[in-house]
Amino acid sequence: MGSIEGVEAVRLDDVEDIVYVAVGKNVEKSEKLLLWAAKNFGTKKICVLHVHQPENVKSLTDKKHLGNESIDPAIKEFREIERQEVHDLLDQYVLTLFLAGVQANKLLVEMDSNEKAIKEAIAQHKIKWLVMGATADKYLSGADRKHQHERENTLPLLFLNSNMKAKQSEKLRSEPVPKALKLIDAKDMEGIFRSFSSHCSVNSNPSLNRVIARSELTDLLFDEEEMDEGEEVSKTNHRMEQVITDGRSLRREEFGEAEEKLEAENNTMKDAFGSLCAFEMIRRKELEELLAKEKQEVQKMKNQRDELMHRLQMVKDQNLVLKSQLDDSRSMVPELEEKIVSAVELLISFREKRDKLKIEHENAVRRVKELRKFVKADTEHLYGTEFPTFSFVEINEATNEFDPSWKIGEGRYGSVYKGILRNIHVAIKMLPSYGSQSQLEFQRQVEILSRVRHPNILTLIGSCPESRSLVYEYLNNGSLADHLARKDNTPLPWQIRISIVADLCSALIFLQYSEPCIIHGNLKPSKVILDSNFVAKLGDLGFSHLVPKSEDSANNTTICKNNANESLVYLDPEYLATGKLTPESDVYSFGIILLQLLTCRPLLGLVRDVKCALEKENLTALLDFSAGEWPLGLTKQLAYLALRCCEKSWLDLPDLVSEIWSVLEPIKTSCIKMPPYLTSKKLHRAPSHFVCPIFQEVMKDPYIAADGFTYEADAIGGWLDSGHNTSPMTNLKLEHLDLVPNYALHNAIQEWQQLQ
Ligand SMILES: Nc1ncnc2c1ncn2[C@@H]1O[C@H](COP(=O)(O)OP(=O)(O)OP(=O)(O)O)[C@@H](O)[C@H]1O
Repeated sequence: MGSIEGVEAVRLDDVEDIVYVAVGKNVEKSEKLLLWAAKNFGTKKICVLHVHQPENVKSLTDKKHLGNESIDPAIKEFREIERQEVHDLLDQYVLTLFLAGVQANKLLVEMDSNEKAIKEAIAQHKIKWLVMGATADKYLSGADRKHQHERENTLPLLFLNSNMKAKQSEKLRSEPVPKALKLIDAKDMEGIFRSFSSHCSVNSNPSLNRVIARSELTDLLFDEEEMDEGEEVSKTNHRMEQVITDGRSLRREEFGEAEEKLEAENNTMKDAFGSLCAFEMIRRKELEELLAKEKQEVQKMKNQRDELMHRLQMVKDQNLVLKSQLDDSRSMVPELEEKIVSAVELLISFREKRDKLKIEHENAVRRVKELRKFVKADTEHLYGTEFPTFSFVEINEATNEFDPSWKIGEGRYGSVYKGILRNIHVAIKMLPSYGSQSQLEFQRQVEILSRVRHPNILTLIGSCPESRSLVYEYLNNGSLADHLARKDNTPLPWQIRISIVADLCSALIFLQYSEPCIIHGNLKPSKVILDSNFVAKLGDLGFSHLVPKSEDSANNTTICKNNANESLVYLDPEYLATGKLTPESDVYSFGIILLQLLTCRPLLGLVRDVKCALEKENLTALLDFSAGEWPLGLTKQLAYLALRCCEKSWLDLPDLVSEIWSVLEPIKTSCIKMPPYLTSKKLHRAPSHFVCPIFQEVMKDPYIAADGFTYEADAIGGWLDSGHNTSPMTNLKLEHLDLVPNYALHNAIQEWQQLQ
């Protein structure tokens, strides 16, 4: 029974390179043997061969009647442990060889006989080289025990090689085999083991068998000749002893040297090991540092990865949001496409409209340009012509040398004459002397005033700088002051009064909204002149520019003497207090005139009286019923407006357009449409186109001039005969001077006169 384990299958060409070294459990001795083998067979591989022969195995194998299965498991386990210990021991030997720089392996043979084990190992592994140590002699006879110590220190006992070429190997040649040793080959070994086997069969005592086997083996090793068994044994033993003794003495020296060398090598190796350790420590430190760096890098990369993962998550979230938005957008696409289509259609239509408007705009611009050119030419023609100035001789002639009977008014700023100037009826106002104002300044102001044209403003026809007089169109119905004073004893009906107030309001709005704003500053009934149709025209504008303040003050004194209270009542108290004229000053005067038209009462205390009447709901007590049956609601409304015009605080003043004109204008319109409201023939208006623009009288013999206007034949004839080639109405040059009778108008006037 037995087993061989521990080596791999050996190739035939390898067996020559492997040296098997039989070792025991004595570590010190075995290592010496191994190192010796390593030294002497350095080029070969070494296989550590050990025969494991546990006692318990032997006892167990004696009990052949017992099967393996009945072996106590504890013993089995013990054997395993024992086997493991042997393996550990062999590993230690292998490590020793490895440290000595020799490639090594192990071969464990578990068997109850050393010899048998070696024999089987040789056969099985085709061992060519075998080194056995002195331990093999421990089984020698007692006679030899005196040499035991010597033998124990003796190293290799046996070399085995069947290859003669190998015997000639370099190693062996360099280190010749000691005399004590013998080279034997496999054939020799066969003989040895045969003999060994026969001895085994003779004596069953294992110890003795070993001794015999060992002796036999030794004999065979050292003598090849055939001998008788008895002699042979003793001779062989003797010779063996001799050889061993010689060999051991020889080896003692060699191994002494080897030990020294080994010691030196050991020291060298220790130093190398020390430096290797130091190197390894440094390397380990470096590796640790490297590892720490790597760890940092890894941590950094982990952080980056986490960051990237976080970003990735964000991007994924955004992606989801965007996807949902995209889906929403996609769902909106058709709707938007429809909208785009309709928008495009709308755009096309707008473009068409735009192109159309562009064309219209261009046409309009062209037309405006043409009109501007025309207006410019017209204006140039109108104003380019010198504003008519009359000589004093002409004024003198026109007024029949200032005939007192032709004087129609006398005021603070001079007298007013009616006259005929260049065959036109005119009113000539003679202003006081120039004083501090120059003639040039007077002319400039007059020219400015002459450009103010409005249906309810008296037209300034020309001036006479020499006599410092102004020439106005003449209106034949006198002033509002004349009517309020009932100079002709015919009271104005309430409708005409409202119409006059509306005309006056219209004129004030025009002046206030002119650029620059024009302030009358002297508004009172005597400045409101009525034409034949009772259309009111405001006269005498801009007196503040024409009359120097010094003269104004001087004349104020005069007025105060003559007609102080009456004149001052129309003036704005603010103006009287500060001497500063404002548009509100005219509004105040307008309010007083309105109250006067409603009541026809003395001016002093009029405002207070009307206020009281309104408070007492007794306005009718103050109304002038000579004007007819006032519509009370309207009258009350007008009275309130008039009082607001007279308020001291400007903030309370009513707005001329939105608050006064908006009330008066519709009433005026309705009054005109009313059936003849004038009972008096005298007040019955003739249609305005029946009246000659020059004579301001109903025409008897109407003629049409080149300007398209119809004039009384004598009036236009006299105009043209006096050298004029311009229109009396437009002041434009007449295309021709021919006159055509207006028969239709003539017949109409006659019919109207018959009805009167
Ligand atoms: N263009 C005119 N046509 C007809 N009559 C006129 C004309 N201008 C003035 N009058 C008459 O002459 C009168 C006197 O006018 P004037 O402006 O001088 O009077 P006034 O108001 O008293 O003067 P003042 O402002 O200098 O005090 C008027 O009341 C009016 O009857």
